[in-house]
Amino acid sequence: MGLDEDYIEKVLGDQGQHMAVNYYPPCPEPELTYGLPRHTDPNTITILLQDQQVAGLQVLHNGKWVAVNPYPNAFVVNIGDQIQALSNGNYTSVWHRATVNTDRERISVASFLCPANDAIICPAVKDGSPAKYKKFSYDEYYKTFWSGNLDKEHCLELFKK
Ligand SMILES: O=C(O)CCC(=O)C(=O)O
Ligand SMILES: [Fe+2]
Repeated sequence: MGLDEDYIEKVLGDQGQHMAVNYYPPCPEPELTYGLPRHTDPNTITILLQDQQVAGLQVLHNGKWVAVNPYPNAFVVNIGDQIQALSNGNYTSVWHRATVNTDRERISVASFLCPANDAIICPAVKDGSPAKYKKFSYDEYYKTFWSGNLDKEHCLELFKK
């Protein structure tokens, strides 16, 4: 992104790390529901440990849902909304969802790296190109994110200039 090495660290402030352990029980009619409906992650970066035996994560790529199958000894790293905002849309926060299975349970462990609540996020544009998003605090973003319809609209759309 052409920024100073410590730019992002300074902007994010005193970062937090939240963890979620997702348990998806077997579902008799998996085609009728999702373990997690489609969403983007509101934070900066998510490090995801997938169940090594059971697949379920899918990402939206070029308009199609693509399975991200478990890979031995590897984490999945997702770019979240704050990196999309900071990079002025150059890095995109991917739509993703989790499916369920008829006869197998699945577990995933997500570690969400988050800016400080009072961090002020705005696009870091160096070359004079126009910023696509407004300036906002992470606290404001997070509240907006959870007050909306997670699976309908990309929350960053609400912060467009
Ligand atoms: O279970 C998964 O593979 C995805 C979990 C996820 O997207 C999340 O916790 O935000
Ligand atoms: Fe997620």
